[in-house]
Amino acid sequence: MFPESHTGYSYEDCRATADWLLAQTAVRPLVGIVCGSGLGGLADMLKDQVVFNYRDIPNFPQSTVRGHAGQLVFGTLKGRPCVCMQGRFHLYEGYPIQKVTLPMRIFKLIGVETVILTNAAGGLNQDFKVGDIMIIKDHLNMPGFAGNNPLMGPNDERFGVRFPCMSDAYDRELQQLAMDVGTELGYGHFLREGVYCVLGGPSFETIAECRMLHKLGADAVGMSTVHEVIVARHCGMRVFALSLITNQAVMDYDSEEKANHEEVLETGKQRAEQLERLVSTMVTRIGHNNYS
Ligand SMILES: O=P(O)(O)O[C@@H]1C[C@H](O)[C@@H](CO)O1
Ligand SMILES: Nc1nc2[nH]cnc2c(=O)[nH]1
Repeated sequence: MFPESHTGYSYEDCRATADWLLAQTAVRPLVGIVCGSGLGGLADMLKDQVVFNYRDIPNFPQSTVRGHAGQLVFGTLKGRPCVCMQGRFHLYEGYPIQKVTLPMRIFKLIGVETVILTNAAGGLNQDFKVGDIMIIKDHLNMPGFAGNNPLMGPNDERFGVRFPCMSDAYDRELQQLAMDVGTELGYGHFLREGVYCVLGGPSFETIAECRMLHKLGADAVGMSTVHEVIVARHCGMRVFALSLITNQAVMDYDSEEKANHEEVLETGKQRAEQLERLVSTMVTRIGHNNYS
């Protein structure tokens, strides 16, 4: 079985965490950002910060992975109120999937309307290069195929419907906005779009697995994001996600390449500035409520 599966937090637990946060800060964020491995610098862009260590937030899990600081940062990004997870949770850390995705429900209950998720991923598409930024247009949920979906268990209609649609998971207007902003900033040569595949990790893929995932239609492979997207969509938030291609997935038995977390963090450092500018410019142009 999966760790403590079906022991999700109740609506009241989530409400209590959200109310605790709202009582400590006057910031009322409309945009929630999740920083991927090595991409925590996004949170440093926020002005007038109110910072919470995950260990101090009721019900919150702890970050255990290098490159995930473990702080929830409230503030403004070019005048727009935002909240940023500087560090996320992964299945391989041993957390049940409902705990991995808990912050999405907290986002919803504090008033977030749009979620921007980032991750580090291995490139399967042979046209991709290390340092490319891939706008996620769709996903393959491998743990979901095995029955590990964050919505397993009783459904609370106060969050969303029993059977949420996922064919529109990634907001098309926001994908277009990212393309437009990226092009304006001169990032066109490293901006891509594609399908992200999530696996449980923590081991990186074998050569045969990479070949299989590529044949199945995945352009990039990683260990996060999809679970958060499912929960965010279930409770009606608008979602945009991108992958930084931090390494090329090894597809060839003659290759000497070996995936490793150091390379992942290093590529994050090298692209941090552009990624931050892309996301912050997008945030200034996102409309709310009527999705203008
Ligand atoms: O949180 P993300 O998806 O960015 O982290 C990726 C997947 C693993 O946690 C780690 C592997 O280097 O990076
Ligand atoms: N599963 C997986 N996750 C990653 N995160 C960053 N690079 C990779 C990769 O190659 N595979």
